[in-house]
Amino acid sequence: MSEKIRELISEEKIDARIREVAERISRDYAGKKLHMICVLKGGVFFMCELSKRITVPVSLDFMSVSSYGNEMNSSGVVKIIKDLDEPLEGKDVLIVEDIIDSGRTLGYLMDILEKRHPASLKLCTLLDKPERRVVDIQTQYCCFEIPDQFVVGYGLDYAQKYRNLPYIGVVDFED
Ligand SMILES: O=P(O)(O)OC[C@H]1O[C@H](OP(=O)(O)OP(=O)(O)O)[C@H](O)[C@@H]1O
Ligand SMILES: Nc1nc2[nH]cnc2c(=O)[nH]1
Repeated sequence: MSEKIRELISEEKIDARIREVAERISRDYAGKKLHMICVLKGGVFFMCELSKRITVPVSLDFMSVSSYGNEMNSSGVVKIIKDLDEPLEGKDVLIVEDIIDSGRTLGYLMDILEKRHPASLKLCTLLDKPERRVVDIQTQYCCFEIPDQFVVGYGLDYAQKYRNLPYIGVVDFED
């Protein structure tokens, strides 16, 4: 089976929307420092673009958790591949994700990060697929809601391919 990628959200639209969300975050955190946590690998493109446009002082940390492997459905088993380097106690923390689908990954992550006593813990996602939700997740900042389709690009992969596409595309499978 081979696959074709059909554009869903253009590079220009993503760029414009990230600027808007970064302005909102900068206003909301005015006078504070923001500790941004990128969920690898998918969140890394979004984290770079978003953080460059935030005007309050920012520190960055990275975490890798995996529930998908090379599959297109969440296994429900979330594994920590790489933990954070820094403690979260007393910090205003913003988790940066590429996509919320079932919500299992974020549900697990929010639970363990809350226990590290941040001053605040919020979530920013590039994409949200609300139709797929199994675990209830409160998202404070979302760039785009999308329908229930498997997407790639801007950090998102299919079997580790397509992460470097500058736009978001839907995968169409062909025989
Ligand atoms: O809401 P969920 O159904 O849990 O799905 C969302 C998660 O799936 C993807 O991660 P993946 O495990 O594919 O890792 P990757 O970012 O390294 O590709 C994505 O980056 C989210 O972390
Ligand atoms: N690449 C990719 N990873 C996901 N993880 C959860 N949903 C998706 C999706 O639509 N695409």
